[in-house]
Amino acid sequence: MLLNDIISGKVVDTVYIIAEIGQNHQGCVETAKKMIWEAKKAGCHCVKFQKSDLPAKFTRSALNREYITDHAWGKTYGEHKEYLEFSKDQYLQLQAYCEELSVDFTASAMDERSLEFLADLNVPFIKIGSGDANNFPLLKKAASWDFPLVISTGMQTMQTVERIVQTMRESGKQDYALMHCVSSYPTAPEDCSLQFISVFKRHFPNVVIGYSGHELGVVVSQAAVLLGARIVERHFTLDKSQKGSDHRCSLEPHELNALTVAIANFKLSALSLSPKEIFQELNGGRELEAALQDVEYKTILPCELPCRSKLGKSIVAARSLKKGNRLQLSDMAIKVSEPSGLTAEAYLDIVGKELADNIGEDEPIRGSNIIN
Ligand SMILES: CC(=O)N[C@H](C=O)[C@@H](O)[C@H](O)[C@H](O)COP(=O)(O)O
Ligand SMILES: C=C(OP(=O)(O)O)C(=O)O
Repeated sequence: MLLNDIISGKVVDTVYIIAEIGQNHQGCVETAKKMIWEAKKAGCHCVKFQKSDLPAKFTRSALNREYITDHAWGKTYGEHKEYLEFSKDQYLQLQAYCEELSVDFTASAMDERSLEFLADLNVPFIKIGSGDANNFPLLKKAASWDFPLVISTGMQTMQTVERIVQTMRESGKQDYALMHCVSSYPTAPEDCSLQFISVFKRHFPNVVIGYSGHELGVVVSQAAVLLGARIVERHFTLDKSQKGSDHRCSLEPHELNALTVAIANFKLSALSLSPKEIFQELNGGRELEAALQDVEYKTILPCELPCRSKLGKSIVAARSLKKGNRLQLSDMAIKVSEPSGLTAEAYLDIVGKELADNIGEDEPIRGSNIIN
């Protein structure tokens, strides 16, 4: 498979292109099939979905919260997500269809149960989305298996990205890639911070770097490739004006085709171009200038805060916990919580700490609940 050859460094002059169908299928398998066909026709190597086991990914209160937006498919966030989730039988149908068309088929694993689900389907690789890039128990479990991993890094600091790399190293995992990503929909050119691709390449010379983009149009993704991205993922839609949070920043078939053709025409090597050379190669413009501007230390950007507060993971109680208990790993789960609790990556840091309060099952564990 091309992705394996790219991740292993055997192929350096080709880009693996993922059409992120995500939840743009509107909950309809026939639409998903049409999208798969269009993505293949547009020149993509892979179509990707998003797999969640709702009670494993979200707390009850996160699922029960009202979801009031034109993009909602249900009254609560749980009903909305349920509407967009495919069953195992539907996944098998889509997988078989991809096999017929010779296009890779996979999904992001948005919780441990979904990771098991995808492993069972024997997908060619597993994507860990930005919402789980600081979910170290999930990353460790994913790294313990043979599937290649593609890990996004939106809503994370450089310190967290370093910890991801360290986790992979400690797990002996070599077949993985890191995706530069900014989790804002759509991402404004000045927030695209493309030079983090070069920063990642310098800091992690043994890791293949990709780009998961949420900006409008295709030129910024082309620049990402010239900077050295060898995996490109873009949301895909049949029609940007449809209902759903992601359609607007997705590419329609003609745009996706324009992107795959442009990338195929680049003469790529292991070497990347400088921002100045890329600006010239792609005929400049304000958008490129903004996307290619210098970057500093990677932090969580202000534009990512809405996504982080909606889909970032917190530490929650895996069962009902009593005041005075000392926290053990088995007391904790990592979920999207409403309200939020301590950030997922503090998971190991609070083992052994004493609880100042009783905490009900599925409720967030906050800093104030812990005696230091
Ligand atoms: C961080 C993350 O998971 N982001 C995903 C990938 O980019 C998105 O597709 C979200 O699932 C989507 O934007 C959620 O929209 P809503 O909340 O309307 O279902
Ligand atoms: C959230 C996802 O991707 P990203 O973080 O790359 O946008 C995903 O693939 O489900």
